[in-house]
Amino acid sequence: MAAQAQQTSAVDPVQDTGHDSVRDREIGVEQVHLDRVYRRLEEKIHEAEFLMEDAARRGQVGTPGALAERDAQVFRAGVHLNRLNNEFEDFLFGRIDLLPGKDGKKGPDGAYTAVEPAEGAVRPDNTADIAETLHIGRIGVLDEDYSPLVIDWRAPAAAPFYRSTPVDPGRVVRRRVIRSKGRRVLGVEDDLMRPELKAFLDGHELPVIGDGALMAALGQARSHTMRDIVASIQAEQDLVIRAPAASVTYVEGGPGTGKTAVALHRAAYLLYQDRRRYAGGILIVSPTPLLVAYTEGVLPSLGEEGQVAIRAIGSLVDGAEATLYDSPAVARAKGSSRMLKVLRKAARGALEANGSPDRLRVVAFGRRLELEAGELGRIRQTVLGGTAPVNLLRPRARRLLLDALWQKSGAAGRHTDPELAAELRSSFDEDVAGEDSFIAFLDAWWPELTPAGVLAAMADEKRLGRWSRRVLNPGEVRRVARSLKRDGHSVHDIALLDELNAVLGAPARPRRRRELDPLDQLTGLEELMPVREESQRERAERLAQERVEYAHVIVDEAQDLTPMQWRMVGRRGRHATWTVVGDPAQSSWSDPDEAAEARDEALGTRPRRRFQLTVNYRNPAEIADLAAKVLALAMPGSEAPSAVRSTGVQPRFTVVRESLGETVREEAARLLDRVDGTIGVVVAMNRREEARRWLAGLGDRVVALGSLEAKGLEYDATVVVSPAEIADESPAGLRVLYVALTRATQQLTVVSGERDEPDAAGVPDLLRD
Ligand SMILES: Nc1ncnc2c1ncn2[C@@H]1O[C@H](COP(=O)(O)OP(=O)(O)OP(=O)(O)O)[C@@H](O)[C@H]1O
Repeated sequence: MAAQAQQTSAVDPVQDTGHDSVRDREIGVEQVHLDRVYRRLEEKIHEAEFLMEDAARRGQVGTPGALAERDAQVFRAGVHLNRLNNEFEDFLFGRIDLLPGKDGKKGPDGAYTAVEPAEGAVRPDNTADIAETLHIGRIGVLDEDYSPLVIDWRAPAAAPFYRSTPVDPGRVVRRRVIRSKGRRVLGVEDDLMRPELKAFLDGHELPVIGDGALMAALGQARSHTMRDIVASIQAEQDLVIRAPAASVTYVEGGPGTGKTAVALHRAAYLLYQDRRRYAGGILIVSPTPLLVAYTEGVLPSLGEEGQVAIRAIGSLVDGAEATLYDSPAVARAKGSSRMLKVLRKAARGALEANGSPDRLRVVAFGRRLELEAGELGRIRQTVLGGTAPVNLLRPRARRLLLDALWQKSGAAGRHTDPELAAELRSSFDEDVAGEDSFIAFLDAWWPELTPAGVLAAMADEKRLGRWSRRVLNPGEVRRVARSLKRDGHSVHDIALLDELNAVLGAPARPRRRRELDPLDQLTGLEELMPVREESQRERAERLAQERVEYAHVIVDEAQDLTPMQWRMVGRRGRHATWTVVGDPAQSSWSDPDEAAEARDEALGTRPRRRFQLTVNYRNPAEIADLAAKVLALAMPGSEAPSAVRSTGVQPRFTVVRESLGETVREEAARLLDRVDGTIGVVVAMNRREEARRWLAGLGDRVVALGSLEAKGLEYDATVVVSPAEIADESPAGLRVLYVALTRATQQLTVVSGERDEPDAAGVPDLLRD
């Protein structure tokens, strides 16, 4: 740490008269430190390169293990520099200035929470000396004497950077967020944790720059991808990110409280904590492909790629992809756990769906043997007697058929000697089972069923009616059957396919061999994997495919999982620890109680640690206040999170002028002039196509979205089209409207449609007090 303190004083941080020159000087101070970090990294690389060349010159010097270690060192240094140069625009982003700790020690204290300052650290006249300065970055870098030049944000020593607050500052006096691009420091923003204190660093008063980093981060324009929040994680979020992974971490919080951001940072944190356990074994389940695309870049920006599988709930089953939407009524039937009974019947019934042969004829030992329909029926019933997966019962069916034929053959009593009898039986089995007619019969009578095949068989209304007797009503049967006739799958079909996969039992697949990699045999080298020939994305996909179960499962927007989806996700984390984040007030599922039951079954009896996030970082107060009116209707009595900032811009209300399309287009165009980033136009699901046409030609800053697609996303400005239409779409409509109204970071326009009842100011009935 001494090295760092010296470095900091290389530029004299004396207060200057002009505000900008103090800022420039402080930027200079951080620049000196960043230069030093880069110099250190380059040194490491040269050192490693030299070692490698040296090793090559001298041939087989040292043990193969030592050589491999050396190569790995070169590799590691290369990865760091490569990341620093190419990926991390703001690699070094934080700094804390600390009072001496209680035990009088310097250096990182390893505490998760800020420890208290030593007695006497604050003098009676409220002055104090800074004892040490720590820099925080996306990865850790050590100096030649092993003192940290940069501490990895996930290390315990970095926790006070996030945990310290003016209410509970611990040793932290000043928290600084450093903004840099490549090797250049561009700016600094300070938060004072002990504003009442006059603190000195190397004899000079500690300067304070800016009005805080959080506000600066929140005010930035949004793009089509999410940014990490590593420089401004707040204390209540940090508690979740670093929660021990022993059981189920259960997080609730309203819109914009950072649930998705926290979930992603937690994945990076868990990997850092225990890479061996979690590498490749973390699954993040996201509600839509749009949200996957939106969030995909966050983990690479935190230095993690290829280690975590982020998948939409409609892409969890290999070889199937959800491309269709179901109407709310169909979704309700398909998502309900009632479907379990239907699928179990369907899986058995499908054996006969395409017509089943009613007679088996073979020739054995020179005799014609035959089994009639009645006998076959009895054998089928016996085989299906248990609950075993249907495909796995095929060998048993084959065996019972052979038994019945053997009885008919009359050969059973031919030998009294058990050895000879067994020999005869086995030659009988061989003869019969190898006969073409027997093989063809078995394939037709006990076909190997696929989940997609069974689902397709359910598209027949009559058949589905039989399989769902007393479970689905006739209207549901008709609608579900019709929906299954379409080409492709809906998001709800994917969970049915997964369930069928379990009910049918997958025929054993040969395991794919993983190529042997010498680096795998070294310890602690997993983090080197990303730069090998296999691209990071390919690796993630391969891991996801090879893996059926994960070590940790993170469920985002958990309130939306249907009971059948919980079963599907549950199967992927039977032995996992979990992080579940959600907001019941945003649930688009019609029966939250049924879903909660399925969730509890998936999570089992594991203990839960509950967390609540309470601050809305997305919406300004003007928008949050409006959304709270819908929350009061959707979930009376529940509390909205408090907005952290306000813009002074009230939501705008308009009614249709020429036509709905024209009006929406004009409003979107108006917002294009008012915000720098993206604009989301949210419509009822059945208007999606139409809305895309309305907005054609406005450019790629404007996006049209169905209400359900807006989940989890955010835009600088949004146009919410016809609140009443969105609310009437489904039994969960009001909660979906609440989602739609909480997507904007700056401005919101509401356009009333035919179903709304706007007052003189254009405010529709649903949004009035
Ligand atoms: N500590 C923070 N510093 C900076 N930005 C933050 C912080 N926490 C959250 N944000 C930002 O607030 C916005 C909302 O975060 P996020 O999408 O994770 O919220 P959410 O709780 O998942 O919302 P929703 O339930 O509406 O989907 C994002 O832009 C995120 O980057």
